[in-house]
Amino acid sequence: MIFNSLATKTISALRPAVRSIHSTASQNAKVAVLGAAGGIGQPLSLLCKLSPEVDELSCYDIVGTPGVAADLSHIPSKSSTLGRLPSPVKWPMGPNDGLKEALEGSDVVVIPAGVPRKPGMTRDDLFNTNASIVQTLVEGCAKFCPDAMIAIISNPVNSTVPIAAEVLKKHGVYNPKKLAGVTTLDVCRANTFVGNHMGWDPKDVDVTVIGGHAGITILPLFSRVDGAKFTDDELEAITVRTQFGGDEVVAAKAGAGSATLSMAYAGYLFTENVLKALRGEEITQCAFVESNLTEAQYFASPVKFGKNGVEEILPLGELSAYEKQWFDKMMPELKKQIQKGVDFVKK
Ligand SMILES: NC(=O)c1ccc[n+]([C@@H]2O[C@H](COP(=O)([O-])OP(=O)(O)OC[C@H]3O[C@@H](n4cnc5c(N)ncnc54)[C@H](O)[C@@H]3O)[C@@H](O)[C@H]2O)c1
Ligand SMILES: O=C(O)C[C@H](O)C(=O)O
Repeated sequence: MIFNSLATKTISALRPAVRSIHSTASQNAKVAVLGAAGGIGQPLSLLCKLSPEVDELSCYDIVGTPGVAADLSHIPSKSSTLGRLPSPVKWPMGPNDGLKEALEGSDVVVIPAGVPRKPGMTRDDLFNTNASIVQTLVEGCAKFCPDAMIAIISNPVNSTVPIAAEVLKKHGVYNPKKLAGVTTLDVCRANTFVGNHMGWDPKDVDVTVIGGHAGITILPLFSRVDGAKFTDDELEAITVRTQFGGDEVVAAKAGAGSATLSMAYAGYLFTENVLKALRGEEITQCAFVESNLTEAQYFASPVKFGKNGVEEILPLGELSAYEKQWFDKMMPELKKQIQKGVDFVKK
């Protein structure tokens, strides 16, 4: 009892600032984390294990998941924990019971599998390795949990989300309401930086961040933050810092990878919000989804989630003149990265 109430208190403290309208009865919710033994995967799995929204937690990786799952299973929260590795029989040549068992019955599949950046690399430099990892895992989703909401963390998100969509299309199970790239870390960073700048508690800030998830394709709309004040130089600095926040962590880690702890937190916020939405709450959060708001086929913006996943992509509204400049710079880059993902599967 004491431990359970501690876990509940911990989770309450972690709750995101989201616009939540109402809640309905709970259901049995299964979350699968693919890449669960990694730098993001382990703390993300821990946070999911603590979440009152999760009933079954499934940890899948090519290494280490029996240990991760055994460790997590001793935490006295309500969810059960499963750890699975690929079977010795190579996918897709034969059955892959590990991935099948990890995925079957999943409501949400979160994918942080893949290599992270080292200093000097762009996210696009990860494409050659991570594209096929995401392709293989999403093939598993198409086969074993075609109705699950798939949340892609693996970089480059601007290309891995289109890859996932094309794989699902090939299997005849693509549902744009059930696929999203996780851009929540950009929102977390923007909230933190504005909070620090204004002397506000960052958890009371909710910055809209649009575009994609790489450098100048990340566009925080600070003009919409009520009461926030910046000189032109300050606005430029905080915008660029949000766009290149990932590089700041990569440089500080000096070859040991990229953001893991803040990303695990962001991935947990996103996942818990999706679970609440699937249960009937109306949740609005930014996500990179198939979209007709702009010329880009996929675009991050505030999205209303509900019982069916993505229920509505909210209108973009007016950008400030400063934001419009960044938007115009972003579009060719974003469209190129999206096309690269589409072509990878199509060719
Ligand atoms: N979307 C974002 O905001 C965001 C933020 C941070 C990191 N990332 C990305 O997340 C990814 C993971 O980062 P990390 O720091 O956790 O890396 P990591 O190397 O610590 O962990 C990756 C894990 O993926 C596993 N993996 C590799 N191939 C796999 C496969 N075929 N099936 C299942 N698991 C597999 C590895 O065994 C490893 O445990 C990177 O691509 C990174 O760029 C995205
Ligand atoms: O910067 C990276 O490579 C990881 C991630 O996309 C981030 O924004 O921290």
